[in-house]
Amino acid sequence: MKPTMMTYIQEEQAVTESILANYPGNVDAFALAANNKAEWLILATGSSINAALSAKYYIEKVADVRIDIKEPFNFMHYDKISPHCDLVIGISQSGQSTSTIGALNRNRQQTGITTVAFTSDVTTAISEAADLTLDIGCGKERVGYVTKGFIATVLTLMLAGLKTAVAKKTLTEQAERAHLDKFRAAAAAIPQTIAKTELFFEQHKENLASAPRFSAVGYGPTFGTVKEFETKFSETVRMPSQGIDLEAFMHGPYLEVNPEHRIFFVETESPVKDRMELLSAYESRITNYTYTVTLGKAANDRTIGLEVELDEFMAPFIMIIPFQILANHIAGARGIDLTQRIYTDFGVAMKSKTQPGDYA
Ligand SMILES: O=P(O)(O)OC[C@H]1O[C@](O)(CO)[C@@H](O)[C@@H]1O
Repeated sequence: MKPTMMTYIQEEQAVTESILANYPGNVDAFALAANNKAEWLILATGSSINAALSAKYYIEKVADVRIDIKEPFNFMHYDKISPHCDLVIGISQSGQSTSTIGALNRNRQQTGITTVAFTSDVTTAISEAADLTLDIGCGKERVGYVTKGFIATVLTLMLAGLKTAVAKKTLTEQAERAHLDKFRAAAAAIPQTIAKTELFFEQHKENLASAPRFSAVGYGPTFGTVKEFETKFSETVRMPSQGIDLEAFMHGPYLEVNPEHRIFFVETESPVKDRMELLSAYESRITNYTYTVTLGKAANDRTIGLEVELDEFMAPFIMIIPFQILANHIAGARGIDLTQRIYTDFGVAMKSKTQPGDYA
């Protein structure tokens, strides 16, 4: 049987538990390379840039660094390199995205800044463009609509930040243990997250399958989550889908909301949570199809309540899972057979990958 998105979503608990079991060995070399570096630049595209956005605020907070995240194609052709940048990270799950490899090469040609690659296959072309390569620990993923690779990238980045923090002494070993316990508890909660999302989908199947337009609103660390919602829904559901920052929603996009719009609000405990609640209440007057994904308890049947104790900085580790499942299920309910790949020559035609993907 061909693996599907659900095959890999079902593997997410085992994959993340194995990444946690391999800590700190899997990120030791990174912490050594990053120890005295304060201004990091991350280059990645698609799900990999969304993973970087998801891990950014956690790493900045624990390791006391500043992280810029850029699309590698623009970096290759347009960006000025910051004179303050002292560490460049390229992330490519496949290791084959030409823009990410090209951006690392530009950096190597024009600066002496240390480069680190994060990939699921350390034998691919990206390794040649980096001084150090880290394995994100998810193994092969033979479905292009990546799921376990995304969550593995987020977790490995966060753990790289955690180990760096301990090495730099911006975090105590006691705090490190507490963070690891939180990650372990969240990994253990993956089966219940899947079950809750399945129940939610059954309750809202018709309304989700008939949607003409989806938005997901997040803030701070979950901006990466809603951007990955956008990538995953575009790839699979193939209807207009936008992941947007809470405040950005209020400056133009609110005007497109109509009674048919489906809007997901991604809620974490945060000083800006009230602002999200206010927006959710406002939009619920315009469309009946407002939904919430929260780390807390579900207050109604339009909410997926994960009931996982993570702070808002760690939250992106797990909050993408409902959207991964919904992407698969809504696509199926719309009659899209995701095992039938489309535009299979695209990566080669556009030279966006070094070679055709090894898909099932
Ligand atoms: O992380 P990678 O392998 O560089 O891929 C980036 C993006 O490119 C795609 O493979 C599409 O070409 C996406 O599925 C993926 O998110």
